[in-house]
Amino acid sequence: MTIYNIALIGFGGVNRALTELIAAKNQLWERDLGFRLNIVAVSDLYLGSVISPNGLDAKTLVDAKFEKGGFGQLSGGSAEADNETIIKTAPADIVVEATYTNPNDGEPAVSHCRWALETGKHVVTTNKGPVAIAAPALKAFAKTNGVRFEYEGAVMSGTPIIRMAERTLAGAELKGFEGILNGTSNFVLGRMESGLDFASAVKEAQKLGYAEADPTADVEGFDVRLKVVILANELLGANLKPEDISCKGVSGLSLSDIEEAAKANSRWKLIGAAVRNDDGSVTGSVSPKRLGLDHPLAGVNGATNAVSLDTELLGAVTITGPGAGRIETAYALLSDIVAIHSAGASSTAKEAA
Ligand SMILES: NC(=O)C1=CN([C@@H]2O[C@H](COP(=O)(O)OP(=O)(O)OC[C@H]3O[C@@H](n4cnc5c(N)ncnc54)[C@H](OP(=O)(O)O)[C@@H]3O)[C@@H](O)[C@H]2O)C=CC1
Ligand SMILES: N[C@@H](CCO)C(=O)O
Repeated sequence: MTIYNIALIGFGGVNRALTELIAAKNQLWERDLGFRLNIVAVSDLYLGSVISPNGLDAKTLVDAKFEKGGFGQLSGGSAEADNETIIKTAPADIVVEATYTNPNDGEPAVSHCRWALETGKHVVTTNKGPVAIAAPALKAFAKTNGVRFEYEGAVMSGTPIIRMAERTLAGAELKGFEGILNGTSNFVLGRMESGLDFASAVKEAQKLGYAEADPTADVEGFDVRLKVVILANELLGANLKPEDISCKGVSGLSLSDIEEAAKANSRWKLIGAAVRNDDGSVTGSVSPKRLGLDHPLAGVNGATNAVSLDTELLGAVTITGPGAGRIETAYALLSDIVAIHSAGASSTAKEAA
């Protein structure tokens, strides 16, 4: 049985949910997946940082009501989030990056990933910034250092769009895709259809753990833009940057726009799309679209996401599933660790007696 030592960078909704899963399911994973997870370090802007080479008790971490700088009271702890020291020196096999997504330059998460990969640690992340903005460089660091950079949760949370498209649909010849790629905006549009005002609907999405730290990224389309870049570069072999993608969000839609659409048997949806052009280039876009009720994406509700992949050999293949949520996204991290384990990239993990 393998034990993976992990370091958590950021201890908000997603990494707390992963910690909850570790507390509840380590034994099950040991039996069914062949490994268990041991948290040897945590760093968080609000709580501080801690290294514990023997491991921190997951249930205690979740249950304790730490105040600001609270990790400073723990053995091996500090009231400051010393990410660089934690990432470079903690005895971790895997660094789990779940700090906030910076849609502009991806920092500080790009540096977090780089420090981990350079020091021979695998990285799993749900953070869209480093993947959209620095994936080629980070993949190169991973290769040079014989470790892996995994990021299934960066698009569609725990729903396996990236691995599904890359592995199971290999050879189907993808030509483009269109989809609902932001749980918050889709949830907000649905709540507005029930008559709730925009600001209250955004607050609900924040409470449910769907929204970004700054929900402007959700409602202005910046989050979808990152996801279009990730899917286009990963699946269509493009080399797009966020600024290459035209981008409009849902913040301009009023309750009367929503009502008018309903009267015309249609619904507003925020659509992210990319298509390969005849000359081989790839064009991406993000904008609200009024879809007729018979459109395959019109019935996608709440924080659910869906992507329709346009393939040469199969026609349209649509993947639907959770697009946001704490536990759902923590599952994406687990699926990345399963991928690392399955690839046999476990040379740094300890074999338990
Ligand atoms: N929630 C979801 O449904 C999904 C989230 N994601 C992505 O996963 C990541 C985590 O999401 P989530 O947990 O919901 O976000 P949260 O905002 O709940 O958590 C992020 C945590 O990281 C901390 N943090 C921010 N900057 C730093 C830093 N420089 N060093 C250390 N800690 C830092 C924050 O502290 P503080 O609060 O003090 O700033 C917070 O505790 C984000 O990048 C998000 O975009 C991806 C898919 C789905
Ligand atoms: N804020 C994002 C999280 C998932 O990336 C959303 O609502 O879709």
